[in-house]
Amino acid sequence: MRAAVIVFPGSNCDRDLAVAFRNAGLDVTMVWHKDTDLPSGIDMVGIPGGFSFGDYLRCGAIAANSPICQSVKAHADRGGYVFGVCNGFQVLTETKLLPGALMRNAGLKFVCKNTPLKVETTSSVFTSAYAQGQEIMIPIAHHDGNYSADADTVKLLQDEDRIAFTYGQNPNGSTADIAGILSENRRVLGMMPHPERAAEEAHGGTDGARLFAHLTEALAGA
Ligand SMILES: NC(=O)CC[C@H](N)C(=O)O
Repeated sequence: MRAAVIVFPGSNCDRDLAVAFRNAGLDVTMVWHKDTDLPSGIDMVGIPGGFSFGDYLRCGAIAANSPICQSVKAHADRGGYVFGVCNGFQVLTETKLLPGALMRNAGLKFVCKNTPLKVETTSSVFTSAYAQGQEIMIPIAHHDGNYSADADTVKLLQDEDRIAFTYGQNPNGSTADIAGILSENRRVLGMMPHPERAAEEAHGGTDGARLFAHLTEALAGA
């Protein structure tokens, strides 16, 4: 199984995401944002956290217009898997691969801490290794993590079981405590918390590891 991790100027979690993918058995290629094509045979695209283009304009807005994002969209349109973490989630909303927007945190401050999450659905390759309703601890680190969407969109996400994770203690004002959502075909996941930063004992927690643990098996069966 092959993964590409996209690197933008200002990405700072690209190596962490690559390590988490590699530890899960994926063969990872780093791809610079100016490339126009993904390497052939890619099953999973990872869009990492960080401060792409210095968060100018809106977080993720400039990255979403990078040449590689056309190929990422084509990959998703073909039914390929995409995983966006934090700034990656912001890029996914800016490319419209996921609905809604990530606005400034309600408290107007950067929030960096371990935070409890609830697994809302196990029906995706990313969440199938968790138990329904399981509480996990995953770090957050963002100033624009306030997930916002209109009432119809939130109802659609709820009705289609597309809310992947919610916050136990909402740290940023997100609508309906939403921390991560899935695309309609359940193959694109965007989430503000960083599971790749809670994937090894040395990280101080391993609750994020399960998100990666079964990817190879799941992708093989996909
Ligand atoms: N850790 C991150 O990816 C941060 C994303 C973005 N720069 C923000 O602060 O909201």
